[in-house]
Amino acid sequence: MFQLKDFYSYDDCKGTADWLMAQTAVRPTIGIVCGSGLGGLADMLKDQVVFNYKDIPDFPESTVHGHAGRLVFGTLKGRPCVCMQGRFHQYEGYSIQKITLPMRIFKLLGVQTVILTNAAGGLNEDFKVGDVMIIKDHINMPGMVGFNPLVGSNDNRFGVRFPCMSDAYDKELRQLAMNIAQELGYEDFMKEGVYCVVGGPSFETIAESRLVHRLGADAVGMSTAPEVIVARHCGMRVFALSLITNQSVMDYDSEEKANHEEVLQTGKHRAEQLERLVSTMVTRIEHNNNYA
Ligand SMILES: O=P(O)(O)O[C@H]1O[C@H](CO)[C@@H](O)[C@H]1O
Ligand SMILES: Nc1nc2[nH]cnc2c(=O)[nH]1
Repeated sequence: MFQLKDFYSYDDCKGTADWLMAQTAVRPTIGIVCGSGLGGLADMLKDQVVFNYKDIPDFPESTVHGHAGRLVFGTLKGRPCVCMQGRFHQYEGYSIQKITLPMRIFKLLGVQTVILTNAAGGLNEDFKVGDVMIIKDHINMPGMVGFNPLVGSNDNRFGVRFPCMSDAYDKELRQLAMNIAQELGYEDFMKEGVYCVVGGPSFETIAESRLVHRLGADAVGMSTAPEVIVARHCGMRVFALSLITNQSVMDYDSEEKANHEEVLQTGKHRAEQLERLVSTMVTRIEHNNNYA
């Protein structure tokens, strides 16, 4: 199942992007990544052209329940988009370069803004299951010990050797999301905070949850940060949000046990609101044309 090739050159990425562009007339400027159980976002696209990951050159396959494994091109309220209905994680056995490959393909397709969603455990005591956290920053635990997707030779056609990450999560897009959430009456469950990525696939021990909380994280998951790093490296704007699907266990008396079924279930409950939030954002990005 695991592919041997772990590094993808500019020409490899271009080959895949050209292959896709030869089969669809859609030229997306917005790319969307759907987290666990949040693939319904892709169903909102009109005039779809769909590729199964297994048919796309160099693409890994989705192996996680709740990640359909389809790349969907289409329009969202008239705006050309491409949507990953399912993402890749390192714990699936793929290299960090492989799980982030789609970001470079997005770039070569013409994407300017990436919107990522994920499911995450809530660490902040003020967060409830079903809250939506706009990500303002991340802690990349694997990255801090060398598992950064940009490790390896740098191709300047993608970006600089040492990209800045203090502005990774676009301020204007975060404000736009907050404004839209207010208009839609979502204030009660909209939050903002710091996302911490860990390797997984085991959920956190109590001590680990306490640790990452003390380090400054409000939510914890197993994705997103590597994709964000690669997207920012190649100059795309990034907006990301976490659906708090479960409360991280931080108390030795708690009877709660994190599990993937609960994660998917919470996704179902909030799906409609998340879809409305993201689709309205897509429309406003178009109206403002506020690209970097
Ligand atoms: O981050 P996404 O892909 O939403 O998935 C999250 O949910 C899964 C665990 O239930 C893990 O893969 C975690 O990262
Ligand atoms: N690491 C991690 N990932 C998640 N994804 C959804 N919930 C969680 C969680 O509690 N921990």
